[in-house]
Amino acid sequence: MQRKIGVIGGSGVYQIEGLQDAAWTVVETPWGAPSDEILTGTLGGVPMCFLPRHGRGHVHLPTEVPFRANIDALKRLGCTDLIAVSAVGSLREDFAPGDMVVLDQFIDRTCARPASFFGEGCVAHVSLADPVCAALSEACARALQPTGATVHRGGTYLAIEGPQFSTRAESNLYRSWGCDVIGMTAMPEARLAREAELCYASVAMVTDYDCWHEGHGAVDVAQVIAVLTRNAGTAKAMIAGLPDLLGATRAPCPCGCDRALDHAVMTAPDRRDRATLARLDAVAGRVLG
Ligand SMILES: CSC[C@H]1O[C@H](OP(=O)(O)O)[C@H](O)[C@@H]1O
Ligand SMILES: Nc1ncnc2[nH]cnc12
Repeated sequence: MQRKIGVIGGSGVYQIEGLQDAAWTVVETPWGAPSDEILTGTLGGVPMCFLPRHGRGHVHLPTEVPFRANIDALKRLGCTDLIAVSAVGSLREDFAPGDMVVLDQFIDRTCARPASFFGEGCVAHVSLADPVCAALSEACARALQPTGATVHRGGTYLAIEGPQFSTRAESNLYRSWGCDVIGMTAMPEARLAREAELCYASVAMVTDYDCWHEGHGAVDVAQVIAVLTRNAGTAKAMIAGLPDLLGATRAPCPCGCDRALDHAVMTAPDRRDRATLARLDAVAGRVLG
């Protein structure tokens, strides 16, 4: 099967360079417009799509990011693998600003975002026990090696609604839960990627120590931007390394990401809502027909 890599850029990552035949493309979805046009092209012989999560110029709050439209649009364009890049605060001493974390777990404290493609006459329950694709995450970790950044393989991301940063009491609470980093966007993105049967990896750059660390001031945007600017090349170098590591074709996902809906749909075929089925054409057409 042909591979197409989708990249979702986070804070500080609003475009990628080096795509052949690059073109910003408007994509419509049943869930509305994605965060922005999508940059399509080819990198190292592999088709690639890039979408800036907050839009070019950073115009969407985390709460306002149209997560369903973003995932639908990337799937609709034929993406098979999604790499999401994010800026995060560190909740532990040994994850320092500039470090990269290849995430493997999430705790979701968001509360104001549609978190599923399903509902309204078509019920499905996918597994999120292992919310990222282990094979794609491994490729990201390997693609980061030549950058020289410190790379942590595995980490738990606490997703807050924002847009305000956390209180000190919250920050300490999340530390006591064993969370490693904090951000505002990995959820419901990871949930929706799983429902759409996409391999999803989430790579975070540590930009600050949130507000728990006595030796560091409370996080502010200036601090986040300064770290992102200093390390702007790291995420871009990782993306540039992925085509060689992944290749232009792919076999069925060893983790089963591409078959996540095989046993997930509960609603009897004759009870499924037609309009809902039409909306689900791109993300779940494989199982809904
Ligand atoms: C600019 S600091 C807060 C902002 O940065 C992170 O964005 P992203 O995850 O898209 O890189 C965080 O989640 C907030 O949206
Ligand atoms: N400390 C923090 N909290 C939430 N989101 C962030 N993004 C970057 N740093 C963050």
